[in-house]
Amino acid sequence: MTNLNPASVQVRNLRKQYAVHEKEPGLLGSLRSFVKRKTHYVDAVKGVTFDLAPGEVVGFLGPNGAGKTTTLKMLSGLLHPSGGQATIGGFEPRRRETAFLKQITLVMGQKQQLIWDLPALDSFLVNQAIYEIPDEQYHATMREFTEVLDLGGILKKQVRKLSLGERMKCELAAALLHRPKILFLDEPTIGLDVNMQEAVREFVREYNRRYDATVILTSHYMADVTALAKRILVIDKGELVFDGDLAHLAEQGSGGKTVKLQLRYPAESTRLSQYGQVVSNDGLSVELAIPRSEVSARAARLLADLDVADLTVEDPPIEAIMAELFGKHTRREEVTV
Ligand SMILES: Nc1ncnc2c1ncn2[C@@H]1O[C@H](COP(=O)(O)OP(=O)(O)OP(=O)(O)O)[C@@H](O)[C@H]1O
Repeated sequence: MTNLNPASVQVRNLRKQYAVHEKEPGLLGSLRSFVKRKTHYVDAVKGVTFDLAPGEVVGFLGPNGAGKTTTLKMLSGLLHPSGGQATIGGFEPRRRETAFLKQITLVMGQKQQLIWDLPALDSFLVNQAIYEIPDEQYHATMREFTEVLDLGGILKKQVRKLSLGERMKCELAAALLHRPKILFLDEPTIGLDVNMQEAVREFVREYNRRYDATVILTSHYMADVTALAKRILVIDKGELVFDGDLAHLAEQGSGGKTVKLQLRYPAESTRLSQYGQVVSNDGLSVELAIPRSEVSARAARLLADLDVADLTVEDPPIEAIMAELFGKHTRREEVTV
């Protein structure tokens, strides 16, 4: 069934296979490839299915080459799927209809859309014309973005003279000027310093809140994901291997929990090892890895046996859980013909 809510996303068994033409290096290699062309196929996305509700913010995670960018390009209509279907607010992305383009945006941290030799303001005006944004809405949105992103001093500077962080803020403003209802954000904070990453996160959070926009975010910075998304999709070798709450993702790891102790008196690691695997012991600060099912019993023993000033129980870092999750799956299939 087609969902006509402009911010809804339905993805059914979406697939993408790339054909890669091989060429030996050098002139001889080029000549050979004219006579006998070797092609192999890469199954980049192998049947991905999910639904997003309007206003949902989802972290789309996976290791390098997992198929994240390919999926986002198919959802925004830049790539035609090899199979399956995506429906975005009732539209089929591959048709790239104007009404569809007006309700989505794709931001790629590695690519730029601003005109390099002109001030960002000029690119904004170009976008105003392309997206047919009424003057009143344009000025209201510009006022809002200038304030939230602190663009005041940089809008009239040539883009080539902006810092990476300043440019990224302008990229985001340009990409959202038409107030899209669905945001595909591919590594929007890549290469930015910690303060700038936080500024981008805050902007996305505020935009989502204000316009009830649906957001799919890929990032190698887990802080982006944990700050913005409650729900996580994990893709590995083209397949969706997890779809659920961030909290449940933590339970996927078999490694258990991290127990952090603040002791009043130092304890030897050999003594501490009876309670769990000693991850670190800097004298008074200790970190232990304890199997999930044993945590309460061992924490009680630790409190009874040692002079503990503070004890906290945490899930292991999300990076560790993902590394474990990715290790479980087989390698990408490549077919050579
Ligand atoms: N144009 C292309 N032609 C052939 N193969 C491609 C093409 N684009 C991507 N691939 C391959 O498809 C697979 C998925 O790539 P994709 O860029 O979607 O992954 P990703 O999850 O976004 O990775 P990363 O985190 O490194 O950006 C990879 O094996 C990649 O080498």
